[in-house]
Amino acid sequence: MKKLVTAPYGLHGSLTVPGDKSISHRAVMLGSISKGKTVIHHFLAGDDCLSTLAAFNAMGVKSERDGETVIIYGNGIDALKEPAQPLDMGNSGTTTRLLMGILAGRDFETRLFGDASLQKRPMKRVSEPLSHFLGARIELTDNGTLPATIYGQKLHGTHYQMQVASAQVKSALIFAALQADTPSTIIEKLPTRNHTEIMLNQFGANIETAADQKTIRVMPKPELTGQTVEVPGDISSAAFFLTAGAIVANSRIRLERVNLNPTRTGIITVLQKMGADLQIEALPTDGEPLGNITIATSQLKPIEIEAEDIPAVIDELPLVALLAACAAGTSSIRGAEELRVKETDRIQTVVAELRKLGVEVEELTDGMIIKGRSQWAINDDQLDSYGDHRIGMMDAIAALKADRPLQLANADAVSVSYPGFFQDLERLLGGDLA
Ligand SMILES: O=C(O)C1=C[C@@H](OP(=O)(O)O)[C@@H](O)[C@H](O)C1
Ligand SMILES: C=C(OP(=O)(O)O)C(=O)O
Repeated sequence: MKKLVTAPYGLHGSLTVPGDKSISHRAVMLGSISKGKTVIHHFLAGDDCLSTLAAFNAMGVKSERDGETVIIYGNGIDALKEPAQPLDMGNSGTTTRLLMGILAGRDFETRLFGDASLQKRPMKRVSEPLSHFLGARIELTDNGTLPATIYGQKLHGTHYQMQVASAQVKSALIFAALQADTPSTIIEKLPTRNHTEIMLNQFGANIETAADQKTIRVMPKPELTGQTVEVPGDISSAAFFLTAGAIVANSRIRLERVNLNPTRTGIITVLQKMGADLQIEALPTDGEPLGNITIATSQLKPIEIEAEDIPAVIDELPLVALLAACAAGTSSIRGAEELRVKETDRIQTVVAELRKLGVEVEELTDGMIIKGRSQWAINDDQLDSYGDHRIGMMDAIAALKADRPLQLANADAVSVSYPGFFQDLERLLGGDLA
């Protein structure tokens, strides 16, 4: 049980948030299937990305890690070897789903398993299109979950219209399409994060995205060469402090070198629409867009979030609910049924935690309706992450506004995406005015 603190004097100071989780995963994967040396700076050494690194090590890829710097010695995709043991995906949906796309076209068999939460998450969304459209062979449990066995096959190019708005499914399809005999076209339901496409092109592939931002053309069998990757700060981690800065009285925080890829900046759009006091300073970069964001205590207006808004803010929706709980009026989140299949059912867990804080919130099948107010009447001091990193960190930010210290069960879960979260929070609580 971790004691959560309040913030009567606000939060102040500057912070460089950890490296982006999605980009760190992809840097390890691309380094491992390319030829030559890949150097990754500001790698996120969270549990999920370490699961990805360990999986490739088990397939014969040599790497070295010194804190946030990782060097991968790649020998190309054909040099991956059958692992001696089943691969442990830990808590990471991204590792599992993207690996399925890579392994579908290898000439060996692999078994994947995960922790109790991951073994409940849906995997047919990846195995079915890979099997029916590209010729893969993947076995799941009768419930469509892990453990999975992937029997590597010769793959064929395809034209596939996606049924779910998911960057993980899209990326798995792209990885399989790279190994096919002819080009493929993948059409997204809604545009989702495009880190796979951007990074693959940096490593030498030919992936074209049409002007609609949804139609992706993949040319197979590229020569991929190792690169240097500067991982920008994770906007999904910055979002906890953007929220804290907006809702906690007397705060002013600057988050430095945050990734501003437009497929990820939904939380900034939300904060702007809610009337937050926020400034962005774009920074020069050779890679993904990046900048410093400053936020100060704000009077927030309510917001309505709909299906097409969701992909760019998917992992920040617990925080959008928290912002809404502090806004002057009623907010709604709809079209967010994907939240039900994350590390926890995040509609259920967010509703449960907000109700403990005394927030009036109605659960919908695809989202929630939240009545905001300036002061909550807390009715349960025991918050719980339920083993979900993003719920635990949302709880810690919410607790800053409480009238007394609260408790958090299963606080360790934060190490999945932000191992230094509580230390960074402490720094901002004791920080000088930025
Ligand atoms: O591709 C990625 O790196 C991710 C995609 C999203 O999942 P979905 O593809 O399931 O929406 C997101 O929720 C996850 O945290 C990371
Ligand atoms: C959903 C998440 O990750 P993953 O799907 O990789 O487990 C997340 O980080 O919020």
